[in-house]
Parts: sequence; structure tokens; C-alpha cells
Amino acid sequence: MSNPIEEGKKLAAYQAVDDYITADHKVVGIGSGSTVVYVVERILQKPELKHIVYVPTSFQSKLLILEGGLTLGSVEQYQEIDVTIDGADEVDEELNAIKGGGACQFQEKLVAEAAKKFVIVADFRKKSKKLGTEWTKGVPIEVVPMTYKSVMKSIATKLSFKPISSKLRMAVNKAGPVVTDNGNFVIDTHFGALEDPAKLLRELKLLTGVYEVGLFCNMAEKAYFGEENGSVSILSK
Ligand SMILES: O=C(CO)[C@H](O)[C@H](O)COP(=O)(O)O
Repeated sequence: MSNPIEEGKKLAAYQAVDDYITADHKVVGIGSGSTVVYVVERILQKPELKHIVYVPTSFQSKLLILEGGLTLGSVEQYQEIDVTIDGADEVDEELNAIKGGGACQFQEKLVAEAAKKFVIVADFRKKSKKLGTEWTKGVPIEVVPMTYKSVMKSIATKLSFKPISSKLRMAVNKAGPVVTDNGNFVIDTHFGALEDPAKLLRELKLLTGVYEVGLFCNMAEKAYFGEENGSVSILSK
């Protein structure tokens, strides 16, 4: 593989699977996005991981599980997950993350919260000193459709954080907004460098109409980054 970004995703994903998923596990959460494709690829290379039940975080990861011939589960069936491995859009030095580039933030958070261990896999571009400096498309805010205008107004007027830009995420190849797996819309709001992402998360979740926010604070215990030079760097608590 000659593309350092793809190689980085694969290196991180393979090492996380090797380090975290073991034959004595019963239930494993599968994140969403292009890096997670390599997580499932690695799992499928290991026959000793075939008996595990896999819980998806999106339509995409449900397909990865089913097409790989793995056993599909849900958080209704399994409230305790051994480990969840997921990608991220940006990860700071405290292991806080922005997620939701694929609009899957709600189910991703549900499955991450249900897990005893939450691990992030990403390529070198996702490493950051402060959230909001590398991923400048904004914090994904999933909202109930009828509230997107009122939430945008609340974001502009009710927070102690001042938004730089706020956009309703529009679909590609469709005239209209992105609709999440839960039937909601996504507003991407850029706040600049975030000194206190957990405070922003708390404030956003109080706004009427906000369903979930793509800020994952104090959740991950480790992040694997596939580097440009072919190594993997690890950030842990
Ligand atoms: O949060 C996500 C989807 O909602 C993804 O995990 C995140 O966007 C990273 O994706 P990729 O691995 O393709 O870079």
C-alpha cells in the first residue's frame, strides 16, 4: 500500500485488534468509518475471534459485520460490551475526541458507553493538541429535524462558547440534508480551539432538540495512531 494515510489507518486498526480483542471476549463493539474497515478485516483474519458477538454503531458497521459472516448483536441484547474500537476525526492529548464525520455519533456513543474499554484508531492526521484545531469542519451536533433552526439560534445565543460557523450538513448526491441512522439532521459548528470540550458538551446537551453531540470526553482509554513513517504511536491515560 503506497498511500500513507490508508497505511496509517490499517496499522492502527490491526494493532488495536491484536492488543485488545481476545478469544475470551464475548461481545465487542464495532465503530464506524473508513479506519474501522481495517478493524473488521483484522478480526476476520483471526478464526479465534469468530465466536464473538459484534455490536455495530451504524448501518455501515452492521454491513461490515454481516458481510464478514460475523454474529450481529445489539445494545438491547448486551448491555455490557468487552471492548469497543472506533475511529475519530480528532483526538487531543487528554484522549477527548471529536467524532461524527460519518454522522454516526449517537450510536457510536451508546456502544462506547456500554463498553468496559473504549479504544480509538486513527491515522496521523487526527492527532491534536486541542480539539477544534485539526478538525475544523466543526463539532457534529445531531438534532431532531424540526428543531434545526431553533438549535442553530440557541448555539449562537445561549452558549458560553462563541461559534465561528454553523452549518446544516448537506447530503452528497441528494438535494437536502444528511439524515442520520436515527432519522435526524446534523449541524456542524466550529468553535475554534476548545479549552474545555466537556463544558461545551454539557452546554450543548441542554439545548432543546439536541439528540447527541460528537464530543467524546473522558471515554477512551487508549488511542492508536498509524504514523507516516510506518510506526504506530499510542496515547493512553
Ligand atoms: O465518527 C465517525 C463516524 O461518525 C468516524 O469514526 C470518524 O469520522 C472517522 O472516520 P474515518 O476512520 O473514516 O477517518
